[in-house]
Order: sequence, then structure tokens, then C-alpha cells
Amino acid sequence: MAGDVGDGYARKGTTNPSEQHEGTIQHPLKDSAESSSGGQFAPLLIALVGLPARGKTAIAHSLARYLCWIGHSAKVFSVSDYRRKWTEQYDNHDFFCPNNEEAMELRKKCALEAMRDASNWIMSQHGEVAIIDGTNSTRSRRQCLYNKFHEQMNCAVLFVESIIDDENILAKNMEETRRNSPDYKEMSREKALNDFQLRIKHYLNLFETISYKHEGHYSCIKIKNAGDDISAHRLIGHLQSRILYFLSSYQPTPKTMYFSRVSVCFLYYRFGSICLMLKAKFLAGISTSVNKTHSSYLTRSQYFRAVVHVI
Ligand SMILES: Nc1ncnc2c1ncn2[C@@H]1O[C@H](COP(=O)(O)OP(=O)(O)O)[C@@H](O)[C@H]1O
Ligand SMILES: O=P(O)(O)OC[C@H]1O[C@@](CO)(OP(=O)(O)O)[C@@H](O)[C@@H]1O
Repeated sequence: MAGDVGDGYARKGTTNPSEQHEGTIQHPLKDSAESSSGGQFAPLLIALVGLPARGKTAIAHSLARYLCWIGHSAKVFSVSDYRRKWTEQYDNHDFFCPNNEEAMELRKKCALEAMRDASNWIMSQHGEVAIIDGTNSTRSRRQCLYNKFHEQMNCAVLFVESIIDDENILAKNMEETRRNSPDYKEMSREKALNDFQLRIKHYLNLFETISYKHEGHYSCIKIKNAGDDISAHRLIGHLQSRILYFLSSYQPTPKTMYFSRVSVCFLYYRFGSICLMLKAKFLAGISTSVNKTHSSYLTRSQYFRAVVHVI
């Protein structure tokens, strides 16, 4: 159906992405036999799947960093960014209630926009791996993604679902989302956690995990409880295997990075190598000292004490 974003929705607006791409679209790489069948050299669309607080955004960005690192152009299209573009400051969980028709329309519009931008990026900028970061929580939404990117554009499509049923991991993730999400920056901790719980409850009414019975033709990776378990289904080609390899060893632990500014004085010009040696020693000293004494975040004064200790 033209403009159908899944969930039985046909968009009425004028910038309907599927209107821009009537029929089959040819990617610049399509001439190769591999790409024409959505094979291993075709552009790849990765769609994250999962309830809120399942690590989708973190996975999407880590994957994009990894793919760029190994030489592929990769870009994340985050549905929540589109939502924030169209809405005022987030009010409360009612926005995610399936009975909230106005919000449902807007959410579908955002999903369509993310798809449109991802496909434009693939087509006009020769993007190789577009990653759609959204809940993609129903079978029909996934069908819509598949129709657009595989059937119409001949891209390979890979779904990556993150599942968490471990209460401790979930509680930790919810706390982190509460702390970092722009949605909750104006809310007290208690109110935000409560709201987030209700938001997840709304999703639970409609959410459908990827079912191999009904969706067995998709390429799919499922990650359970932050990597305790990982399974793959119908992966195609080298790139998807590398993605599986990356995700199998991916550990979502928070990392802290310390930056230190070291100035090189005029003596550098006269005693260059000695200065460089001192600089290296200084940096190594800071990191050893910091690692020895602090396993997590440092306060400003702890940091300066560590620096003074090294000097
Ligand atoms: N593979 C993973 N499984 C579970 N949790 C993860 C994973 N990767 C990251 N996380 C953690 O999940 C929390 C929420 O992450 P986020 O990416 O914002 O979730 P979502 O996009 O699903 O709402 C973060 O604390 C993040 O460190
Ligand atoms: O297609 P929908 O379900 O609206 O998904 C996008 C939504 O996912 C949410 C759900 O909480 O974030 P996220 O990707 O971080 O999990 C919302 O921020 C965002 O608007």
C-alpha cells in the first residue's frame, strides 16, 4: 500500500516517501549481480527492534562506529530525534498510549521520515549501511520496512532485536535512560521512573517480538539480556557475519574517558625529544594513577589530585 508505514496506516501528507520512490528503485551498485538480489554487496538496512530501555540506541551507535571503523559508510536514523523535532518538551507517557490517535499519527509520520531519509541517504549519497533506531515493535511495521528497503530498493535488510527479561538489567537501563534522556530532564527522578514504566506498559500492549514462524524470511539477530545469549537467523554475506561477530562480543559497560591538555613549551624546539618523552610519561602517569585509585567516575577535585600526584 502506498505510504503504508505498517500498523494499517497510510500517510496522507504530500511528502509521502513511497510516492518519491514509485516502483523499484535502482541503487548505484545494483548492476552487480550480488546487489540486485539484496545480496552481500547490496546496501544494508539495519532496523533495531525492542521495547524502550533495551539498549537499541546504544547498539545502533556502537554498530555505526564499528562499521565506519572497518571501512563502510554507516549512519543512524533515530526515530526519537524526529519525534523531538515535531513535539514540544515531552509531557508524559500518554503520548505513547495506543489510544492516543493524534500521537499515533505523529509517531507514524516520524517513522516514515526516518525511512525516507535513510533511503535518500542510500540512494543519493551511496550510503552503505543505514541504521533505523526505533522500536519497530509490530510485525506490520517491520513488514513495511522490508517492503520499502528490500522489495522496492533491493537493499539487504537485517533486524536486530534486543530482548531483556532480567529485572536487574532492566532497572539499571531504566535508571540510565531516566538520567540521560532529554524527555526526562525536567522531571524529578521518581516521577520520571514512574512515567517511563508506564510508557513501557503502553508498548507491551502492542509489542510483537520477531517470530520465526511468521517472519522466518527475515535476516535477524536477537540479543538477550545484554549479550548473555545471542542468536542469528538467515544471515547473508560477509558483512552480516561481521556484524554478528561484533555484537557477540559487545559489552554495554559505561566507559569514562579522561582528557588532559599538555602544553609543549618553547623548550620543545631546543630539547624536542626530551619534551615528548616527558609528555608521554605525564599522560601515562595520569592514566595509571587514575586507574589505580578510581574504578568509576572522578570528581573534578579527584582528577586534579591525581594530576598533582603525578607531577
Ligand atoms: N545490548 C544491550 N542490551 C541491554 N542493554 C544495553 C545494551 N546496550 C546498551 N545497553 C544499556 O541500555 C541502556 C538504555 O539504552 P538505550 O540505548 O537508550 O535504550 P533504548 O534505545 O532501547 O531505549 C543504557 O544504559 C545502555 O548502556
Ligand atoms: O516508532 P515508535 O514506537 O514511536 O518509536 C520511536 C520511539 O522510541 C522511543 C521509545 O521510548 O525511544 P527509544 O528508541 O529510545 O526506545 C521514543 O523515544 C521514540 O519516540
